[in-house]
Amino acid sequence: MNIMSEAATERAVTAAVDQFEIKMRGTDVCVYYGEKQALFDVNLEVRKNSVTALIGPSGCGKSTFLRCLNRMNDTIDICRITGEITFDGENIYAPMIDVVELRARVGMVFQKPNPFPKSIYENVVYGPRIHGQVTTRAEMDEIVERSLIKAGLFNEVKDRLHEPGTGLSGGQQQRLCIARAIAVSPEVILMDEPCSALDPIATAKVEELIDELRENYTIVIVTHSMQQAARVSQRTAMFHLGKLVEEGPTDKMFTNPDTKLTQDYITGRFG
Ligand SMILES: Nc1ncnc2c1ncn2[C@@H]1O[C@H](COP(=O)(O)OP(=O)(O)OP(=O)(O)O)[C@@H](O)[C@H]1O
Repeated sequence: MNIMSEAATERAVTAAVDQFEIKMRGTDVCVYYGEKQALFDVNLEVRKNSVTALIGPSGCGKSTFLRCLNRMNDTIDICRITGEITFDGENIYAPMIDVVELRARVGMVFQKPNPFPKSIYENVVYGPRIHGQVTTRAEMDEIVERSLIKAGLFNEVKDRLHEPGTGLSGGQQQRLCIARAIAVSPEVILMDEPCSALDPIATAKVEELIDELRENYTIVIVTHSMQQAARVSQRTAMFHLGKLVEEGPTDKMFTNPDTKLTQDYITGRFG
């Protein structure tokens, strides 16, 4: 019996099973900004260790849905949500949920790279420190190095860890923000158009990184780029006017969507 091949088979089986494991699920999600309803009865599952792309024309509610997943909408006074969102089966809007802890488990990377006005090192270590995950200098050094390696940035910055994060290029700053998100060991990473402020080379690096991160994290990404959705995601969800039009495997969505609306959107007929 070949032990290696047995282990490899087991890994493949585990990966296949994980692909179908639901990490987060939105059920009948409605969101209102004051009187205005922005999402209508959205039912969407986010699968473990995969990248789910949220697509659709401007204003259709992609970012609103994304922000529901770690309760970022709580920070908007006029925003109200009904329905249910679960994380590993647990309702994240239940009264006993600690939102700070939730946001450590469901991290976020924004459209515009937004490093703190501190050193590269301090940017990465900030989260683990406030969450009490590190105390000694050695632990901090270790987490900074590990997070920067995972974000594909370590080699570029290892000699200037104590220089300001804001001094990096836009693409490097975005990877620093990804390192900062990773540092607190999240299970899910939400990305709201993470490449829209980046040039094509920096975009390619971040896309490559997203593909690598999928092995250890569950990723949900909002994107306006159909090419990006096709390149990085395994599942795609199409929104229009606050409703989920359809969702499914990305290759099917891009070759044989169920609705004409999706077909028209992905072929650039509107949006
Ligand atoms: N803070 C807010 N206050 C009031 N209305 C809002 C707020 N944020 C979003 N909206 C409204 O909710 C709707 C959905 O917006 P959202 O930003 O989720 O769409 P989107 O699909 O992400 O758009 P885009 O692609 O342009 O970023 C829009 O009509 C928008 O004007």
